[in-house]
Amino acid sequence: MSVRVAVTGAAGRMGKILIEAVTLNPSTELAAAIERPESTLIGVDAGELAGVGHAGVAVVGSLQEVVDQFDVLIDFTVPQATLANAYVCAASGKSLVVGTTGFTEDEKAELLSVGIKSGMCIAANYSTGVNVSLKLLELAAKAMGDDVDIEIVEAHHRHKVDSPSGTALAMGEAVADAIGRNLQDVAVYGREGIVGARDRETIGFATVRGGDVVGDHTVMFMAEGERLEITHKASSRMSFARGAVRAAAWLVGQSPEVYSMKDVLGLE
Ligand SMILES: NC(=O)C1=CN([C@@H]2O[C@H](COP(=O)(O)OP(=O)(O)OC[C@H]3O[C@@H](n4cnc5c(N)ncnc54)[C@H](OP(=O)(O)O)[C@@H]3O)[C@@H](O)[C@H]2O)C=CC1
Ligand SMILES: O=C(O)C1=N[C@H](C(=O)O)C[C@H](O)C1
Repeated sequence: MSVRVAVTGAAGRMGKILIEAVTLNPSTELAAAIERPESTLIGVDAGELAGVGHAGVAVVGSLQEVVDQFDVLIDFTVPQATLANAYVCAASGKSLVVGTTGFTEDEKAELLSVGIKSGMCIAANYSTGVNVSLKLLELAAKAMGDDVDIEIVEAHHRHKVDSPSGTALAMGEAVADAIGRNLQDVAVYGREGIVGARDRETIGFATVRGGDVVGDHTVMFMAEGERLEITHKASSRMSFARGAVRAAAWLVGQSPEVYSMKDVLGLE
């Protein structure tokens, strides 16, 4: 039996490609597509909106309206919308795949405490490559951590609103955890002026925004005489969407816990 998936932010960059990915995955079917209530797209066929042909699912303006029609919600929107949708899923026992980034620490804590009664998967990046790279980063950090300066550089399209990217922060956390540092204490978000020589303990972040870059991330481990760089480049949003749909299908039947994409891929 196929897993019934709902997609919020249906008209967004990720929303449209998520609709396509749900229709392409043999284990899932598109059950609902949600946009803001005031959207001019309410009533439009979600498959036609996504450019994949008629799906027989009209875009609606409220998640509550379709709550009986799906098993798992995939949400790639903005933090406030994701939180509101998480409460609806918690109240109705639905599973949730969260792709949204840019949560404050308080919002993150709230998301983890909504009392979801079904599984919830949270990941800043659903591509297989990034999740494999998180494991590689742990290995590199453990082997090189105290002897290297660690810097993270990310580039994204000009429309991205949060910085640094959720993936860059997840990479920073993977590296910091592996070498016993607390990212909040050691992160340096950009440098300007006479900032002094670098402190080895710090983990630096640099952000590039422009054009249509889908998502590039490089973590540099820089020592005297050598430099290791671990880079991931996404060339299509389908890499994220395919992973999120895989997570949605995987969540059904799991116990009501919070999972990551590493759990879905068996990398934990
Ligand atoms: N985890 C991962 O693998 C990935 C995560 N992302 C993250 O996904 C999120 C979305 O990215 P992207 O698709 O590029 O962004 P878009 O701006 O293209 O899409 C966001 C969608 O959310 C809707 N939305 C915004 N605000 C609200 C609100 N208050 N209530 C309801 N709906 C709202 C938008 O509607 P409207 O246009 O009407 O505002 C739009 O449909 C970002 O946080 C991004 O970082 C992106 C790619 C991969
Ligand atoms: O906004 C995006 O586009 C992306 N956001 C995610 C992030 O913040 O890490 C994932 C991906 O890099 C694309």
